[in-house]
Amino acid sequence: MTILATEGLTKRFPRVTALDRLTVSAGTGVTGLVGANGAGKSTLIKIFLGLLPPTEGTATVLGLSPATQALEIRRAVGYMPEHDCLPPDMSATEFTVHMAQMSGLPRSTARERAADTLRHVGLYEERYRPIGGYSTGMKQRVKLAQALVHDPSLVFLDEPTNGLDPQGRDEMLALIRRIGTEFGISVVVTSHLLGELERVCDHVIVIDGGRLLRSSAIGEFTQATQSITVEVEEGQEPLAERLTSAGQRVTVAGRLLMVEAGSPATFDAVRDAVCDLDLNLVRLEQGRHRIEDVFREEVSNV
Ligand SMILES: Nc1ncnc2c1ncn2[C@@H]1O[C@H](COP(=O)(O)OP(=O)(O)OP(=O)(O)O)[C@@H](O)[C@H]1O
Repeated sequence: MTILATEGLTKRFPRVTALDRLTVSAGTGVTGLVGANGAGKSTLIKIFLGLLPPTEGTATVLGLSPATQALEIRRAVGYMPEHDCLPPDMSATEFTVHMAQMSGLPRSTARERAADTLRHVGLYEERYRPIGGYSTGMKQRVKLAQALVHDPSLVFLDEPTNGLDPQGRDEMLALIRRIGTEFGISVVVTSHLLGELERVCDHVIVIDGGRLLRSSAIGEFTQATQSITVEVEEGQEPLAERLTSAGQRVTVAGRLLMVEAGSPATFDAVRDAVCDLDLNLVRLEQGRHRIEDVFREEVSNV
């Protein structure tokens, strides 16, 4: 099922073309929207939400047109904006209840939904305190809760890991994955940090300068390469020599050896050589492309 689609979508501001003839689509699940700062990610989300009109082209969300059905879209879609937009004097509970009522829920339902949603995003007793005293991580959770409180079919999360420390980032990414799987809500999540999306997305769309660089399932980004990565505590050079003389093609990269994997027998050859030389094997695995590598290659080809 197609969740969102664009056709020749262009957005020109007076000084810059933020989106340039973008044609792309995404289905259910978690979709990563990746690009450097200024690539056009927030502009694209705002067009999907009906907050900005496109200059040319069309966009649809859940089969609805932002130009004519913005109200229906807001009922079915949640939005976590990038920048801080929270009232410092209100508590998380008051704010989330208010947002639930704004989306049309009666007060008693809004209170129940707000309590459940705040618990899901990991805010407990602190939800009664004013937001002004919250950490960045807690504020990000409140922003996420208000995007989910009306039980949307799709949420747009704009840079949800911004400003978080590594632990906060991991927790937010785990939460995003749960939204996509346990809650069954489709997610579009933006990030300029390519590596982090690898862990949570089913599909990745890469844009650069408002243009589409690539759109594919995560497996295609991280598909197995034809090489085996071997890490040994020490003895890389003798191991490389042994493997080369046994007919393997080997490259040494610091502590790692990259061995071209012609057949499954390559694994046996590495195991035998490590045993013969009595080395400590730390890692032996099929190499995988990382999103960063694919992105770097494609940007340099533009
Ligand atoms: N309202 C606006 N008026 C003028 N230019 C704008 C406006 N909004 C965005 N832009 C410009 O459009 C380009 C794309 O911005 P956008 O915010 O969509 O990028 P982004 O990928 O979300 O990056 P970031 O994460 O830094 O926000 C940038 O050059 C930005 O300066």
